[in-house]
Amino acid sequence: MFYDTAKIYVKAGDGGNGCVSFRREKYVPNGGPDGGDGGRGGSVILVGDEGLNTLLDFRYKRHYKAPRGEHGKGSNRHGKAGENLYIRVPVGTVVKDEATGEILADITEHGQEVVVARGGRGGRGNAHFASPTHQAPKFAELGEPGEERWLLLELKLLADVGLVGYPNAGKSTLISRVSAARPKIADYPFTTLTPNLGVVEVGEGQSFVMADIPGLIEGAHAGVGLGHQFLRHVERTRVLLMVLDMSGFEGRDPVDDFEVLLKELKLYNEQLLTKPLVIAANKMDTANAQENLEKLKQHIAGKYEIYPISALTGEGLKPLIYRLWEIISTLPRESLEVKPQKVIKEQPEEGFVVEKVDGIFVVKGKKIERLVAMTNLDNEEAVDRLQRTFTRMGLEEQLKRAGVKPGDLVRIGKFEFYFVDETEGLEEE
Ligand SMILES: Nc1nc2c(ncn2[C@@H]2O[C@H](COP(=O)(O)OP(=O)(O)OP(=O)(O)O)[C@@H](O)[C@H]2O)c(=O)[nH]1
Ligand SMILES: [Mg+2]
Repeated sequence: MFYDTAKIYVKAGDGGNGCVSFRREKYVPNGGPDGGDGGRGGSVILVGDEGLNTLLDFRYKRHYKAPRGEHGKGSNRHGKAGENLYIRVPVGTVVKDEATGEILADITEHGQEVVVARGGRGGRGNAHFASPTHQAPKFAELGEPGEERWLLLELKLLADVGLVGYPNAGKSTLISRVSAARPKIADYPFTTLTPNLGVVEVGEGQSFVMADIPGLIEGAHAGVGLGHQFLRHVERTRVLLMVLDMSGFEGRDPVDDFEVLLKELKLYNEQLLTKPLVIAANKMDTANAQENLEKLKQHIAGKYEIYPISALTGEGLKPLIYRLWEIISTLPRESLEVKPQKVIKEQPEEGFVVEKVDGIFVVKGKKIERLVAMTNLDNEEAVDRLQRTFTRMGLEEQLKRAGVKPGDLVRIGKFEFYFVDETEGLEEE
């Protein structure tokens, strides 16, 4: 299994504020309230995309913010909603809340959508708060703040066959020949910087996954040329296919290459050598290839299977692929299992809890916190209404049960107040 990870910050748009406004008409002195509602903020949504296979893009862009909703306006005009922000992630991405480590979602399908930060609700305009006894409310709700969080994205990629070889040996050319993968191919070393996966069709619905891994060089086990990261990928594959360049260009010698690669694998993790290893003698279309192949065969002396191929012309690829498939089919399958899907957990809306933290009574609950966040605390009428809603929700009783005394500090979201016991006050009079 391959792991690719990224940490990103997502922030949904805040809801627009509700508007305080009164109708103005000629000859009508006191028009009724007509403040419109604010629009909902945009949400941040992850979308599975099978066309992607790394999380590399997230190394460069880490902050994702959806736009806020527009504020409400007079004449009952509502603010426009903020647009949702869609972020495409590879299929196979596990999404965790960075703060809690909790799995929020497992994206297993193309087109699957997961809301990772919900846009804030728009605040209601003052038109909503008119009643027979209160005909001219001079307050409106604020927009609810959009959710925000840090996410940990983890991509698990499964590969049956891992290609190991020197840079420029023709690994990417090979995978592009036998699968639909289209990695960059070029006549210079270190063309490939992240693994590419390709599905190799063997026949009748049978296939296996091949991983093109960046080239390894001497010292890779100690981290030379990003070696560690690449070898970590090799650890997760079930079969190794060593690609050797038989052309002998630039003074390369396939026998030396073979020895160095074997040594690097061994120095990094001896266990790697317990995996089945097959050799692809590549570039057999070049002038000195045949001669080099003979030398290599003598050196290997039957210890490993050698398949002469040309990734460029396609020569010899069929028997190699068939043989790899044969080996894979004999290996146990459990290493290919993906853990079961988990679904995003919704916090309960209703209800709240009271916790005593450092002498302060902290009230926690989605609904009650939202209520406070959407109240304009500078507005007396709005605060009055908030207090009535608290009473309806049974906040006072619950605070008392938690042991609150008059004068104690109570906190709900960003709102703090000193507790006053109204009923007791009355008795004393
Ligand atoms: N003549 C010949 N050239 C080949 C063959 N296979 C690959 N090449 C060439 O070798 C060069 C390197 O090929 P790549 O596939 O990019 O090599 P790579 O192993 O992926 O290289 P890195 O990504 O740098 O590790 C390119 O110019 C290819 O066209 C082959 O079978 N014959
Ligand atoms: Mg390459």
